[in-house]
Amino acid sequence: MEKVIEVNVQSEIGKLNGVIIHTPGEEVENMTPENAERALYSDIINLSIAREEYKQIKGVLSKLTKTFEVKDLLCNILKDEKIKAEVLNRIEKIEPFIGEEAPKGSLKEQLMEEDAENLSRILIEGVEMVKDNLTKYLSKDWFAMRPMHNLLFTRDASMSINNEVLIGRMANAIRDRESVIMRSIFDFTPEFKTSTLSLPATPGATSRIQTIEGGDVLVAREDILVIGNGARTSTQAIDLLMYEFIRRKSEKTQHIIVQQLPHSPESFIHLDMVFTLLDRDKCMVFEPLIMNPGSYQTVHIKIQNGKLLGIRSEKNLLSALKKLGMELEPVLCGGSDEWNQEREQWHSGANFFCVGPGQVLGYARNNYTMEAMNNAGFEIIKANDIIDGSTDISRYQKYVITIDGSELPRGGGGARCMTMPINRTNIEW
Ligand SMILES: NC(=O)NCCC[C@H](N)C(=O)O
Repeated sequence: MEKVIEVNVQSEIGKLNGVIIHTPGEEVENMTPENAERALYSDIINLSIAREEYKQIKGVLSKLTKTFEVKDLLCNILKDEKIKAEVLNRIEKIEPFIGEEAPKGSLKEQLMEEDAENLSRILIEGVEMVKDNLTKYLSKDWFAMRPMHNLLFTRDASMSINNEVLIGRMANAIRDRESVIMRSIFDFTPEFKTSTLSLPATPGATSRIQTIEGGDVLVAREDILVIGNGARTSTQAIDLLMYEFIRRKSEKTQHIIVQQLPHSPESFIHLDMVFTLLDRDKCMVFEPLIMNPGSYQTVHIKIQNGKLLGIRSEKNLLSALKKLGMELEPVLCGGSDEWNQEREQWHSGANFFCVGPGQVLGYARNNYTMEAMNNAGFEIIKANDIIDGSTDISRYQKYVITIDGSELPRGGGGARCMTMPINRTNIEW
């Protein structure tokens, strides 16, 4: 990397100037039917097909913006021996077993011997268990260090909010190493100008109470965060963020709009599975929940000058945003038929990622959603047509670039989940 890039994300829709991605590797196949659920996958996926599909995402993003692969970023920082030791110390805090005694030295000592290239691969793909003591011999586990099966969903373990990076506190231990690695990348990559923010852990609180993941955090505007509260992000973590804003005593008002989410089925894990922003005046919604939240509340929290100015319930997410001057026309995931809405939401139909205002990426398979997008004025363009040059994307203003998604959605996410933007041009509202 040559040029310094400043983390700056003040919206979900500003022109994208830099994004962190991860091309799926062996780690997505390193699972058995028995542990696929523990890996947070709804099925074992076929890597060679997933890779072909992912090529479309990477191919398109590489044409439109600067892309950074987690593995390269990690390898870069691990070249420094002191940083390597610090990263392994951080990992040991969450995976203490790497420091345990073993006949050929602890796993941590062995990892320390690896060069940066190998170590970055190993940390991602996992380390097979050597059966060198009785406990391991009798253990049913294949891996001493579990693979990071979900690393391709770079959205969740860290999140750019204005000029900072909030580090995810994951709801499932299987994803903890991802946040340690993302924090280390942002702390130690000299070319990334930012600071990382980790929510303070309340003494005595069990670690899985105060959790927050990037799929639940949307930067709607510089002063508005929209946060999902459900299976992955808890009210307690949102409170910690609120206290952080209070402590800062900023004169600028900070709004947090919280949308409660159902805890099941698993396709509702994050807010971005039911609500994403598409343009200055358009958003994608899973209608049954976003328009008619019923018992799932929408709550507006307002902070200014170090004070909580208000905390109150709103009719729904769109009316809360409208009151703050963001009037959004909803485009319906799955169209207007309830059956199609459910089917397409399940396959990440609402999960769009903006490369610019009115310019988004999403899965091709969700036909009714695509029809609704087209009716809302978005041109539907195949990723491969952009990659092979047969379509010149600069001729279009408003579009959806469609990615083939037969295997990738089985990992549990879509285009927004697989992208972690670090710089967007600010929007003139
Ligand atoms: N932002 C997202 O919705 N991310 C999808 C994460 C899927 C992953 N298998 C998980 O369950 O954490």
